[in-house]
Amino acid sequence: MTLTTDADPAVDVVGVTKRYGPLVAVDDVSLRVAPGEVYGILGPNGAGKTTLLRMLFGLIRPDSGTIAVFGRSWSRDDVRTLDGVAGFIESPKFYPYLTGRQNLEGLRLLDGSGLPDRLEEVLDVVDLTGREDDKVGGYSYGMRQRLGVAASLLRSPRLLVLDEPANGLDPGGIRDMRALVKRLADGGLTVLLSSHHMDEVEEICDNVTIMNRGSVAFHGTIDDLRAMAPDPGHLLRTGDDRQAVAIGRARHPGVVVEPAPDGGLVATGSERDLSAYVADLVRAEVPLLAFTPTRTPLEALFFMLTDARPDDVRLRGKEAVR
Ligand SMILES: Nc1ncnc2c1ncn2[C@@H]1O[C@H](COP(=O)(O)OP(=O)(O)OP(=O)(O)O)[C@@H](O)[C@H]1O
Repeated sequence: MTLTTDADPAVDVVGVTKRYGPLVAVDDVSLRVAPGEVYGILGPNGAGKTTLLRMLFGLIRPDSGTIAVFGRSWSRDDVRTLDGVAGFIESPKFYPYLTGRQNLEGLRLLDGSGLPDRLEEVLDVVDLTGREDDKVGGYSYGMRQRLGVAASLLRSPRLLVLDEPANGLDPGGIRDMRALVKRLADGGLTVLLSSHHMDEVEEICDNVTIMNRGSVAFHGTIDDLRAMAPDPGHLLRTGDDRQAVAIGRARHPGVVVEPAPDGGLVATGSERDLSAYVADLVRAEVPLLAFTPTRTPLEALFFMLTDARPDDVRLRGKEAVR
């Protein structure tokens, strides 16, 4: 058995590789999650996020490299590696004909009656108080995801691992999930989550690893990412695109104006240069019909660092497991 100390990283992944035949699903990935932080693993579909989390949970073994959780590793400590760890891969699974409370009670029994009864407390944390006696079959997808978090919290974990917790949620559900992760992090819980949405990790994560085709495309803080982000692009609709382009080329070297794939123009430049350009269009009486951000600078960077495309975000209908 390995003794763990407070100085141990919550998660320490060193040079982990996993192959499926010729495909390298995870390619020499290293990352370190400090206790108390919210860490995001970001990447498009197929980047290797779930494979990495599966290895952390011991569901599959790496071909090479090591994963330690609070100083424990699968090779030395086997299932004790998961002491203090809870979470779910893909989506949590429940009995739909039982209530939320009955599902949680069942899981508590399965985990051993030694666990303290935190049922009411965890229901409150995930904002399901008042709905606990409804059948899970009638829950929205977001409520099920939150019940999954509640099930994890029953174990009083030190580390919560969530695989794309906002996947498949509507905007309200995404907001609720983000607020929940923030609350948990504020309470001192270490959270490792995966996502393929930059805006999901941007607000809540301290550090991120961006993965692409199994490899690490970026490691660092959100502030580091912001410093690398390109100027924001804006979709411009005018009554005279030809003149709008001509004005940009002649008088605004800091602004790039290009035809947008779906019609109109995309103008890219610093905020100050773009404002001056738009003011000039107005002065020249070019009819201005729309001026809207195409995507945030961080999203733009994400698309630059990975193979993701803005319309690439497909919702998975994968088999759910707890
Ligand atoms: N059991 C498996 N057998 C063969 N290939 C697999 C297996 N599991 C994953 N892969 C492949 O490994 C790559 C990484 O998949 P993974 O599910 O880890 O990606 P992901 O980043 O989680 O993407 P998604 O958001 O689509 O789940 C993909 O190309 C996937 O097809």
